[in-house]
Amino acid sequence: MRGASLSTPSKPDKNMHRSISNRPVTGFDHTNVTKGHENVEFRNLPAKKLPIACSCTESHEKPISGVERDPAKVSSWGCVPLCSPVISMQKPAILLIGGIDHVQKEWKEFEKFAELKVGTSRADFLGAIEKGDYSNVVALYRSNASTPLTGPFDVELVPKLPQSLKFICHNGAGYDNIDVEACSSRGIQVSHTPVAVNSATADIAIFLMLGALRRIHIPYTAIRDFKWRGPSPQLGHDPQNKILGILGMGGIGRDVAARGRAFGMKIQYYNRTTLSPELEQGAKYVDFKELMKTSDVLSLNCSLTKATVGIIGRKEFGLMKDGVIIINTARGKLIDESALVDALESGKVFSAGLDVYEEEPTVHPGLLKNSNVVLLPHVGTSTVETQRNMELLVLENLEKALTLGELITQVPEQVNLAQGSTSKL
Ligand SMILES: NC(=O)c1ccc[n+]([C@@H]2O[C@H](COP(=O)([O-])OP(=O)(O)OC[C@H]3O[C@@H](n4cnc5c(N)ncnc54)[C@H](O)[C@@H]3O)[C@@H](O)[C@H]2O)c1
Repeated sequence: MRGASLSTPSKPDKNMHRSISNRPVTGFDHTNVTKGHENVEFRNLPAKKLPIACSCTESHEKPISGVERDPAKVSSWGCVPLCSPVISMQKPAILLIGGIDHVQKEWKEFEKFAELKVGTSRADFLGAIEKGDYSNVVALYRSNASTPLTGPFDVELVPKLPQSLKFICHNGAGYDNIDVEACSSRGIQVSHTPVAVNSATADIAIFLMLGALRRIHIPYTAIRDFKWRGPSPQLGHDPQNKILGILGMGGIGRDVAARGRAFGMKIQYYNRTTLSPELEQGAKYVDFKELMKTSDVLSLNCSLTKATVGIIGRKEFGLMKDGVIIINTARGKLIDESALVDALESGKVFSAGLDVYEEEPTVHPGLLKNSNVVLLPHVGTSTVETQRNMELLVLENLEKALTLGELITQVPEQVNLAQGSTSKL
């Protein structure tokens, strides 16, 4: 169903590239019997497009004998009669919160096997849940852009989500507005949209880096004010031979590294774990302190978690080289913004390039008035191609959730939980 292919999905699945309507859904013609269903008699069903979303967290490998499977009525599906009698007689629904801009046609295809519902503000949303309007919702499409509607999916909201809900398919690589721990304890699986965002966000990081190296804000705005280069134009710096330090060498971090290399930069990084030489591509792993002390340009590319909130504060600025350049395309809350403003004012930080802020859409006045800062209003993924790819990836996750009871790009915390491991990239 994908129009333009992504580079490397974290869990590649060739089937997901076919249209929903063209996809040969095989129903329950699998082979293994899953835990809890050992005593159930199974039989193979003819290949038909049938929803198999189920309210339990098992992956269902075989059909259940005797369960009515009329796709027109969809009066029962999967092992729902066994696992959740409450919702067994309802057609499953997908709830959309916020808009879909680029893949409306593909979204409409879901109508063939699920009811499509639309969510609204937090108060209305909670009211609708309480009234039972969403009692057949098994999967939900939300986005960073829809957070202002319902607010974050935090510890207050997650326990109130419909009991039937098993999948949250989130549009956004960052999912700090979803409490994954709360979702996991409710048995809700969460996906996000990594990979699809890499190139566009890395491009913006480089745009900001070049702008910050050149302190481009003054001439960039002066020419439109008919002031040519503006007052006292200052010389900038070349990227060549500078040390680019990357904090968080995930998908975007690695794409920033690749671009930095093309500018003749030396790449070093700090990450939760050391990467394989294949992923490092010659980048040097250093510890956090070393990264702070030796980078000429520091690019923030790590996810925002409890461990990374305020990871760059006064102490860290104190460790850095004089004249360091800070680039942040990850999340504003990684930096103590007032410490950054002070470091810029003192000259400790030569310049900064920012796409994200502590309290979006509010921008610290000290950043707004500082002409050594290049500011963008969180536009890292704002390209037609990337937005479309992100929306498609959410639909592909929904499709896999509804047809196989799994996600393609499940958030790493849950993948590790499932694998009984705590290691993370
Ligand atoms: N500006 C934008 O429009 C935009 C667009 C996409 C993503 N983002 C942000 O960029 C972030 C990175 O995206 P990604 O797709 O590369 O994610 P990713 O999951 O591929 O990479 C995140 C990296 O951060 C590392 N990390 C996490 N905690 C760490 C810690 N305590 N110390 C060191 N490293 C740590 C992880 O190990 C991982 O390698 C996202 O979380 C998102 O918030 C912003």
